Amino acid sequence: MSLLRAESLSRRFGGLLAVDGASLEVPEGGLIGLIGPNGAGKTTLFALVSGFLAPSGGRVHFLGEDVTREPPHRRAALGMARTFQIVQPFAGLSVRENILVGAYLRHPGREEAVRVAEAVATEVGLGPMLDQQASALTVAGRKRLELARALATEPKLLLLDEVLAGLNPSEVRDIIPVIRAIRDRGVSILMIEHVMQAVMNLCDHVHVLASGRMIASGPPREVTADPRVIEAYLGHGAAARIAAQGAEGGAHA
Ligand SMILES: Nc1ncnc2c1ncn2[C@@H]1O[C@H](COP(=O)(O)OP(=O)(O)OP(=O)(O)O)[C@@H](O)[C@H]1O
Repeated sequence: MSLLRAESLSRRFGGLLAVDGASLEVPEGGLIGLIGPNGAGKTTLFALVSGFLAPSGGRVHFLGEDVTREPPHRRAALGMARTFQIVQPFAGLSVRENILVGAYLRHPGREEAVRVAEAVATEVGLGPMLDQQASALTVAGRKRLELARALATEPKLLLLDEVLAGLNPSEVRDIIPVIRAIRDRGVSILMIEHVMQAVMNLCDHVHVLASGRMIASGPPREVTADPRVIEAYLGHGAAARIAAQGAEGGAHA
């Protein structure tokens, strides 16, 4: 069964159609990528799915329920959590207290909420930093904290908005198994990602958005070889140029 089904979503900002009839599905247990060039509409699509923006058209179904008009907190209560591209922890609070904010959604009692927050911190590798001020974390630490705050709400679906942006290659390598393990324990994931190494390594299926429209969808290796996708990233004629260079290279070999 599809956990999430977004149908023909659109969002207009004045004269700009930022998302234009985009559809996607996340099956239960899926780890699905959403890629596309800068300004393609990926973050806007996430905001439509999670309820932070109202669509100009289209519908969102979650767990078989039409949630198109539901506010973000209702979607969170149903089991949808998102991270933000620009990470903004409560800087004056400790790592534990930041994660607790998420844990209180399902555990109003402090003792149980602390237990959940600490388990989540361990899962994302922040166990030793629980007493630190969030403001003292490195960029990689803040990214993990963002992940932990969303996980503490015990979601069925996790929406990750560029959780790897700003990390160096070794930090990316370290966090990939953490994301895979979250999926392996039953949390379905939809991730916006520019780091192709992560997309290729993690995702079962990838959707490609360009100028607000879904232009391709399929397994990562197929999608990244699709001429429409190459053109969307590198410009008109790029797919033909790359193919010609490949043939030339082959002739010289
Ligand atoms: N609140 C807004 N008001 C007006 N225009 C907006 C607003 N939010 C986004 N846009 C525009 O909508 C388009 C899509 O933006 P969006 O941030 O969704 O793209 P993106 O694919 O997430 O880009 P990136 O990969 O650079 O984060 C852009 O042209 C952007 O300038």
